[in-house]
Amino acid sequence: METVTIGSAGDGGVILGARPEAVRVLPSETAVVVIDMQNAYASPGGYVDQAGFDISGAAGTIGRIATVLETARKAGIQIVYLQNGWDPDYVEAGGPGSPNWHKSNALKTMRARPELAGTLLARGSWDYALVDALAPQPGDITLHKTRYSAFFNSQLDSVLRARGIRTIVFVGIATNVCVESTLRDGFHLEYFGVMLEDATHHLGPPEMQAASVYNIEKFFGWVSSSADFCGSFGQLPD
Ligand SMILES: C/C(=C/NC(N)=O)C(=O)O
Repeated sequence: METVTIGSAGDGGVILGARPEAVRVLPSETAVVVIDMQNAYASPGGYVDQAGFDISGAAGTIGRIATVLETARKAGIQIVYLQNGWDPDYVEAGGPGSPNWHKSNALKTMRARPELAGTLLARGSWDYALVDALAPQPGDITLHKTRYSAFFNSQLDSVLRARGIRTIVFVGIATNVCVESTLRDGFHLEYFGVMLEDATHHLGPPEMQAASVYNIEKFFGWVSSSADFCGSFGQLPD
């Protein structure tokens, strides 16, 4: 199978099985970006559950992400967590002049159910917090974001660029919203994006996961799995 060599990997680096081609990467030029593994998106009673989406697959996703992060830390790969949301007064969410105000299902749910006002995706709330099983460890970086793409109005690009990162390995929720939005923006910023498909979870019908996988494999990046990631990077000496 063809292999795409990324950044300074040359003949060295680690080969990660992926579609449509394997990729050869240097751990020092690779980051795992964890998208929005907050109670809002992955816990019963969180925002997307309250908004009526099926999150029954999220528990398995959390477990596979935990395994990926353990392998990444041992391999010396930088981990960057994103947390999605806004200040408790929702100024960062934008008012009626912002499409986000009209499209955000969190804001719509709170408008429809005023008893939830101030509870969904507000910094400092349980909903905004990362799930306990994926608590950041020393050396990990945690960043805030206010829109679907983690590159928009955030520090993500400068944090990655300053560390010489060329390849972003994506895990998190939701495949078809924030993961895909961020991977697409990363493509336009010259990052090589690899999504671990079984360490992500979609919102909406299963076809949404398939559509994102197709888009990424065909147009924007590469698709791999948690087993391939752990198999390749778990071989490195501690
Ligand atoms: C729908 C939605 C998705 N977020 C994400 N993390 O993919 C939202 O934030 O409202």
